[in-house]
Amino acid sequence: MADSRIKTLDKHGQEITTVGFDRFGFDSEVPLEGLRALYLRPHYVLKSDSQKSLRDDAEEEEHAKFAAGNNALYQSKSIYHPDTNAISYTTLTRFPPVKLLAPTQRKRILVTGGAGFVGSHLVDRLMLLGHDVTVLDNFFTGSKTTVSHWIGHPNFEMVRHDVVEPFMIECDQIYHLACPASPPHYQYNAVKTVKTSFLGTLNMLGLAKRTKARFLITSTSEVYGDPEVHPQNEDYWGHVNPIGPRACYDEGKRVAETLTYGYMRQDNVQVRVARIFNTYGPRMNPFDGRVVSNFIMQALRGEDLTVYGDGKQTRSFQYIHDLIDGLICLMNSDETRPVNIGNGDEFTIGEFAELVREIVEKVQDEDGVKRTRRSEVVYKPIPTDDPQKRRPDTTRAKESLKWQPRWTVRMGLEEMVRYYKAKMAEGSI
Ligand SMILES: O=C(O)[C@H]1O[C@H](OP(=O)(O)OP(=O)(O)OC[C@H]2O[C@@H](n3ccc(=O)[nH]c3=O)[C@H](O)[C@@H]2O)[C@H](O)[C@@H](O)[C@@H]1O
Repeated sequence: MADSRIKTLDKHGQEITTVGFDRFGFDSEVPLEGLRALYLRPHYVLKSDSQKSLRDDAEEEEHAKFAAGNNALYQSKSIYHPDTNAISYTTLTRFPPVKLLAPTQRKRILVTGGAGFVGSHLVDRLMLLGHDVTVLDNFFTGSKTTVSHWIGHPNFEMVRHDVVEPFMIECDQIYHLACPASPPHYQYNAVKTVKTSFLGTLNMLGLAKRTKARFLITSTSEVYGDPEVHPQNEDYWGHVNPIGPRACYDEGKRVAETLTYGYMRQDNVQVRVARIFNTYGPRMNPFDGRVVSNFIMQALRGEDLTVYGDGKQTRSFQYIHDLIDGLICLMNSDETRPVNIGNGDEFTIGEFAELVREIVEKVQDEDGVKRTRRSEVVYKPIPTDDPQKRRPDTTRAKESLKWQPRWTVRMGLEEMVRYYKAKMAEGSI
């Protein structure tokens, strides 16, 4: 069951109770509570003293009570044993309810990178909507645990596969997300990142051509480089250093876009191109080095918040559910031009550090957590070619998709802080 204390308001003060919407003949609406239950579920921790005194059958009884919790939409039966720092899993007894779609409405959907941060949220949504979902992932930066709650479900399949090798499957839609996305990760093996962007996209476009599946690629705001136009609209060609440390990712995504439009013009592949701006939310790897995960983890641990450079560079942060709404909408729309998907609320990184600290402290106060010390903001060297400003112009998404972000940064951050806190309590961070 999701945490009933959480009430999510949009920027007009209206409560958000659902995500998604019925648009372009594709209904993507699901209740927020059911979705949230997949990532903010209560974690069952056996206390060390109760662990000693419980016999096996008593332990089972405790699990049964837990699993039958009031209004439980979904319960995993993972038990954390603090004494031995071990976690035991048993077979899931009940999957979250998914929509029953008529065969004509039900799509076979391939999600590459489906075990990653964005991919797993897309998979949750598509599964709840009743589609057949196949996840392709090499688990380089993704993790099986992000979608493990669907393993065994008849509508779900997970394949360990690297998109740089060809892959054959029959499908109706392909969401091509596979690629490391955090700067430390994509720079860790720059050649592999370029290969993933180029060969991976080539292979998936080849698959789309053969199956006549519609193909959506998640490109990035990084195609605009360190922009000279602000905010960035889709007609801006960008300002990218082709030989810098970020080039493997931004040039990789640029050539992936080139390939995508090549297949559209030459082979009539139906393509969609999303340029995603900085996105955050639950399941973002806490150690992936991006600013939101770094600041939240630092504040939760009472460590200092590391601002790179003078902190005057800007970013605009979008919550994961808004992104997923935008991706699904784009896939099912007729828009073939690139579309920026992002939130226009822009912050300097310095301001953002203060905001994250404030929100972490608010959640800690609500939960009665005593802080040992207050995190300070400290300054570190700025990475090479770090873009100085970034904000999406989302006019095209508004006009063409009727899509606009709904989540405020405050609401999104609160939820993400609760997620990390739960993972820390569980012992998995
Ligand atoms: O989302 C996007 O549009 C693209 O850009 C981001 O790259 P970046 O904006 O550099 O993301 P972060 O690594 O989160 O950094 C944001 C800013 O915070 C700064 N930062 C980062 C980490 C930190 O601990 N402290 C800090 O000040 C960085 O120097 C940078 O100026 C993402 O990493 C890419 O996946 C994505 O494609």
